[in-house]
Amino acid sequence: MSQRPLNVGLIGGGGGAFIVQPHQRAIHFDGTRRVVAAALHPDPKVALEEAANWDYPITGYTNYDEMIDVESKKPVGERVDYVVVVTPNHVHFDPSIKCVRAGIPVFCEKPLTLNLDEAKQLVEAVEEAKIPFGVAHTYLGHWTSRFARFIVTSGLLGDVRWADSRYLQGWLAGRTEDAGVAQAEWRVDPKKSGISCCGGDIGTHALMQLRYITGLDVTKVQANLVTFVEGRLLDDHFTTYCELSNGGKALVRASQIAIGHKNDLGIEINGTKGTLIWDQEFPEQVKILLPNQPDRTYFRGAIAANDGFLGDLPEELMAEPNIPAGHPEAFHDAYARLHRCFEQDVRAYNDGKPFSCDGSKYANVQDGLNGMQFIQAAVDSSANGSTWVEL
Ligand SMILES: NC(=O)C1=CN([C@@H]2O[C@H](COP(=O)(O)OP(=O)(O)OC[C@H]3O[C@@H](n4cnc5c(N)ncnc54)[C@H](OP(=O)(O)O)[C@@H]3O)[C@@H](O)[C@H]2O)C=CC1
Ligand SMILES: O=C1CO[C@H](CO)[C@@H](O)[C@@H]1O
Repeated sequence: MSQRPLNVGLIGGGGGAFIVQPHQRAIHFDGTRRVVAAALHPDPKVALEEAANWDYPITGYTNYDEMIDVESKKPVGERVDYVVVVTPNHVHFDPSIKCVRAGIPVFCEKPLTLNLDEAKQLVEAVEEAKIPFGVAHTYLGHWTSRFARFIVTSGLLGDVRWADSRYLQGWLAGRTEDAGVAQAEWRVDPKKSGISCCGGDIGTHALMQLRYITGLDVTKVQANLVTFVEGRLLDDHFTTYCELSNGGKALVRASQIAIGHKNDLGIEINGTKGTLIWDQEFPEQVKILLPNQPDRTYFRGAIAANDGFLGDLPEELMAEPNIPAGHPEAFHDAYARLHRCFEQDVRAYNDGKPFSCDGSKYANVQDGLNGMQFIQAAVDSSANGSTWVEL
């Protein structure tokens, strides 16, 4: 028998906001989730107006406190089953911890919080409430990220010696923040963005991609953060040299002044037996380079087990792609996969059953904390002449 669709609430997203749109499309992707309520804007009047003019009917709230208060008093089935936090970084912690304490699961944008202290408090609250909490590291949702993780963590490349994980953009190469671009204005403001602009905004994705695909942690960093554009208070170029938990080494780097680069998130991993290459802008492919063999390019949907490199493939992984190879999956599919997996945990939570929320399908609150520890360590290292700093 089909189940009722889950009810989702939005926090943030009015007035031409960016990432709310991919989220709300991904929420509706499978028909098993729908947006029903929202606190869309810091101005209560605008919040209600925006909700009234939303593309489909939703209940508007003047602010997220009201939404959490009213929704948490409703019975399961009528209340929001989870909320998505799509506000700037300084408005992640407060609504998230209030939802968690009110028993409402949260899917929060990255970086987890404005600072490390908030992140620690949030982890404690989530552990105490025993509630699903996801962090929107979008790119883990690509099927090819899962496939790459299987390849590396099952040892097909041998031991990881070196990884180069990058996220390069060019959109902050000039003073975009003076051109009326709201998304740039808050990202360069330490009160709204945190202690790092480039590192927090996109370096955290490069870190998460590295940790997810290799299953390894960064244990210490030497960092060099640069502000190229005059007048900025935060970095727009972010480079870290890292030690990994298996003794391997890595570069985790990001730039927002790399003119011409759009969303150039990618990773190369060199193991003792071979190399893996994954690029977000070509998200249907994984390249494998082996010694004395032709280079292999694997395409999602056209992958066969036991081909001379791959052995048996996990059933769960192979069952996942649902459109044939060559009909490309991309950004929205990745977001939808994260929401689909989060939905399973929320349904289990609603039914009082165990849920995993273990970081294997989407980033969880501990991953969010790890991102904040990484940023803090990188900022400290850079401020101290690029000395080693442990996470
Ligand atoms: N995972 C990913 O791929 C991506 C993640 N992000 C993350 O998503 C978050 C949002 O980024 P983005 O969409 O670019 O930002 P935007 O500035 O486009 O949108 C943020 C929205 O939140 C609103 N807002 C601010 N404070 C409140 C409040 N108290 N209550 C309700 N709404 C509020 C803003 O209103 P106002 O403008 O009036 O302040 C704005 O409408 C960031 O944390 C960012 O890092 C962003 C892009 C991609
Ligand atoms: O993935 C992303 C794409 O770019 C945005 C703007 O820099 C980031 O905030 C976001 O996390």
